[in-house]
Amino acid sequence: MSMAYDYDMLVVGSGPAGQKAAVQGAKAGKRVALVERDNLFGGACVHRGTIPSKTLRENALRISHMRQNASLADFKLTEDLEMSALITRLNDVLVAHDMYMSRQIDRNGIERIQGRASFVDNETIRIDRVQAEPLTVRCETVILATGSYPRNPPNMPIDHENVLDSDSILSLLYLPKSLTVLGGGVIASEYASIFQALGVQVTMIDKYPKPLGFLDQDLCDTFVEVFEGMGGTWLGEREVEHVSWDGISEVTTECNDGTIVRSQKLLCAAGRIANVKNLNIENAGLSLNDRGLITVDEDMRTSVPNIFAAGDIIGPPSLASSSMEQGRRAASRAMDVEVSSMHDMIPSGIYAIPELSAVGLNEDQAIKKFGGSVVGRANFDEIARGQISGNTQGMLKLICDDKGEKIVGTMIVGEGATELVHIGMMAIMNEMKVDALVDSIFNFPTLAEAYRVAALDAISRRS
Ligand SMILES: Cc1cc2nc3c(=O)[nH]c(=O)nc-3n(C[C@H](O)[C@H](O)[C@H](O)COP(=O)(O)OP(=O)(O)OC[C@H]3O[C@@H](n4cnc5c(N)ncnc54)[C@H](O)[C@@H]3O)c2cc1C
Ligand SMILES: NC(=O)c1ccc[n+]([C@@H]2O[C@H](COP(=O)([O-])OP(=O)(O)OC[C@H]3O[C@@H](n4cnc5c(N)ncnc54)[C@H](O)[C@@H]3O)[C@@H](O)[C@H]2O)c1
Repeated sequence: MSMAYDYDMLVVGSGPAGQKAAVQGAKAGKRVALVERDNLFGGACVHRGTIPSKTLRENALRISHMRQNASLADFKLTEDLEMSALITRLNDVLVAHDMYMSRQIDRNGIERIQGRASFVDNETIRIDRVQAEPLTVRCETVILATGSYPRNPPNMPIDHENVLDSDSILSLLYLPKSLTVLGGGVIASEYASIFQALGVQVTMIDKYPKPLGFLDQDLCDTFVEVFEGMGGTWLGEREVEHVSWDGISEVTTECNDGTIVRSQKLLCAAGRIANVKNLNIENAGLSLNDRGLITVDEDMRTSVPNIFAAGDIIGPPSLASSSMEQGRRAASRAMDVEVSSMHDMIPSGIYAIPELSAVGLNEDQAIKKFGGSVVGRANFDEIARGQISGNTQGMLKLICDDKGEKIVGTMIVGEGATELVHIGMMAIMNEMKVDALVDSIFNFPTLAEAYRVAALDAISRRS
């Protein structure tokens, strides 16, 4: 490191992207500092997003299983259930995660600085600290990993008490009786189905005809079927125009077609935008693109050569999984460490009830690419493990090329989907033939057996 710099690399943000970037930089023998404004490490992923929502989901699933098996035990959910009772294990999960991350940061000799970073110029960062003087440091490379925050449409009176966003929804004190969910994306579908499974009367509203429209149509249809089967309401092709809180007990949502929905609470899940608040990116010569994101090249380098960016700040796929890899890659490229090009095979895992997961091409994309496609299906109710566990609403679709030989996609809905998908992912990455799934012996009874059943179905459909 040149004496002109305090650090070889300064990473801003300790979410999945920043954390992996800092560790990778330190592993390359560089002097690295990690700046985080919050007092705990982990970012939105740990404190407001992935981990809290999945902890709530786990309890919602247990409660819905208990309801389904009510004949075995006298089960009734307590009236006015406190939200904290539904995420009891969350604190243990967060503390364990923070400890694991802090140890990793310390073990690798990374300096932790608590404070809010902002650019003075492209190499100089000011860090405003709580109960300490501001710090100004010079660094050769900067990795921006400041994540995203909820996009709140202008007509949305978010007060974090009655009209909430995805950062505040888990701060609800009590489980509401009814909830309107604006949006049909991933966050909306996860929370809508989780709250519905907990017995809340949920109405989802989106301008698109179906939720999760980027997924295979059969998966979207199964999601809606199960959601409505639990008592939820899906209102597609409607734009929310006006939302108001009556000051007493009710939120009124008015749509462009005249539909009016009344509920106790509303969750706005209308997308997320890059978090560059107070970063003064213009001082470094950076600006946001027309989608409100930081643009990077395939090395994760921004338009300013010594500044890299990774994670939600650069936009889709905006996943914890891809953010970690982008962070690692950004640090490697910045330090001239050899790294292979990023794999385009990124699975989507949606932790709704039911779970959905997909990797590779869906049926429409396969038809576009090969001029046709052979699809093999297995319904979980045909699989012994599905029947035993009562997990009968699931389905696995194996998408093959036009000859029905090569596996090009795997689409799954049903419990276990986010784990099962990796078998399909490995098959696609290794260019496996469909027949190899039939020739393999799977544990019995397992849901993974659905792969063999779907493969047999695909083979029977070859022309
Ligand atoms: C409700 C919800 C559920 C999700 N579920 C999943 C899921 O199941 N699976 C999945 O893969 N992804 C999921 N995601 C997405 C995932 O959480 C994000 O993609 C991931 O957290 C992005 O990581 P990041 O490192 O870019 O940013 P973040 O995790 O947002 O971390 C950014 C950090 O930067 C800090 N920071 C910001 N500005 C400054 C500054 N000026 N100075 C210092 N520090 C600063 C912030 O305090 C924060 O700690 C979910 C997101 C949400 C909202
Ligand atoms: N399991 C996971 O991987 C996971 C979980 C949660 C979040 N995430 C990430 O978080 C990001 C943000 O998720 P999100 O669901 O907030 O965003 P999104 O962009 O996926 O969905 C927002 C939805 O809101 C709708 N909408 C916006 N304004 C509207 C209006 N006025 N009326 C009607 N509909 C309106 C849009 O049509 C869109 O469908 C995603 O990119 C996702 O990758 C991932």
